[in-house]
Amino acid sequence: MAQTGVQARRSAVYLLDQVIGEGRLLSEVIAAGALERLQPAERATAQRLALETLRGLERADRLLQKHLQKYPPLTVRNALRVATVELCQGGAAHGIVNSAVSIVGANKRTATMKGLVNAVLRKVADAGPEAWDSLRIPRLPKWLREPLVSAYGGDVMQAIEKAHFDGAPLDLTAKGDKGALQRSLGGTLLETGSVRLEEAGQVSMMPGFKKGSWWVQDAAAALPVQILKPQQEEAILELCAAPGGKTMQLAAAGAKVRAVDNNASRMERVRENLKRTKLEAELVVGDALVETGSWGAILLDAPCSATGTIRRHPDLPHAKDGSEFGELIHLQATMLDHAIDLLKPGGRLVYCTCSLLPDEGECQVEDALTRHTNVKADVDALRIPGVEEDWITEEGGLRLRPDYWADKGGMDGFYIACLVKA
Ligand SMILES: C[S@@+](CC[C@H](N)C(=O)[O-])C[C@H]1O[C@@H](n2cnc3c(N)ncnc32)[C@H](O)[C@@H]1O
Repeated sequence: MAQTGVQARRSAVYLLDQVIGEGRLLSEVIAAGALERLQPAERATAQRLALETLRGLERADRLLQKHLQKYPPLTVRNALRVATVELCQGGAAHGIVNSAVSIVGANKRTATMKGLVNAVLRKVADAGPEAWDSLRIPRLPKWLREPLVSAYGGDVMQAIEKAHFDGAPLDLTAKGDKGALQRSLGGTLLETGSVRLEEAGQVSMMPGFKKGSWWVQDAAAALPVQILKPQQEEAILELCAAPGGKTMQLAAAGAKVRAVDNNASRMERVRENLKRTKLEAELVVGDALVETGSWGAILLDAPCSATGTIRRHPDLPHAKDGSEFGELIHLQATMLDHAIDLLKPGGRLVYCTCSLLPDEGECQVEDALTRHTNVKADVDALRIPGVEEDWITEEGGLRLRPDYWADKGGMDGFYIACLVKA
């Protein structure tokens, strides 16, 4: 048991080293096999510890800096951070401190710091748990915080950071009857149709998963397809489809979907998801920008900064620095232009991004409406159950933020607009 704790904690430290030191996303590090040698329970613990440490990193550093005269190497710092977060969440000091000492001691380059780690963590164990709640809610790094403060103001920024710190519940989309899904799993049936679970175990072990009766999808991410309103047998072009949450929604509504994504391994996940849920779609591994044809309905879920998903992916602000965003913004505009060109007269296009940055949402649509005078924003399409009127933006899109539904567990940040060709 004690050994299990050390292995999971060592892996959590490795994950943090990769995110903070190498700028890699947790999903990439895990997909590359970082946790392969662990048992399922250890794997889950390692991931949970890494996520919780990333959420509470600023608080952990504030507590630790009182006891450190200079910064130790990153691995030692990360071992201290993981242990500090665990201690402040009420973990038993003995096992946590011993694990951190053992992790640092096992590496030749850091073994001399065992004594320091032990001494610092004993002090954190004494005073840290009481001080934890009085520390401020961790802030986003400056490169991301500044544009968001100018978009939403300081108070909203703090509410968003609170939502990031609180993490996210598990939202499910039902393949069929959502009321029946809520009755079988418990939780809450949200007004927008998702089933929300506060406490969930291993997803693949939950009733109905293997049968394909539902899939995991944040409540905000489920709205673009509802706004597109797919019809039975309707031909729909879905651009940027992987891993397939929206493909499944479209197919479950009876639409004939052509789902395009240029990432073959992510597209494999769409294939697996469709197989599990016994749904069908035409899958195309290819560039959205070379798609041709003339469509009455298109969904474009463009690649973006993913800054709307920080509640579930707290690694993002630590792994990224915003330097890739300019290129993404340019790609989004090119994709939006191409999707508009593929629309039939009278056709509708839903454009969305899981981003909090207006440059990837409001500004993209405002600029596209200026470039394409034959296209209008359809504001009425956004008015679906559960959507509040003041979420609708000036240019005619929908801005969703993590601080919305604060009393119900929040939602991902998203931007959605429905454009109709004259
Ligand atoms: C936001 S994700 C899509 C999420 C997906 N719609 C869902 O609901 O599960 C963006 C996707 O765009 C894909 N992508 C990026 N550039 C592309 C391109 N030029 N052509 C097609 N797909 C692209 C990425 O591989 C990624 O899977």
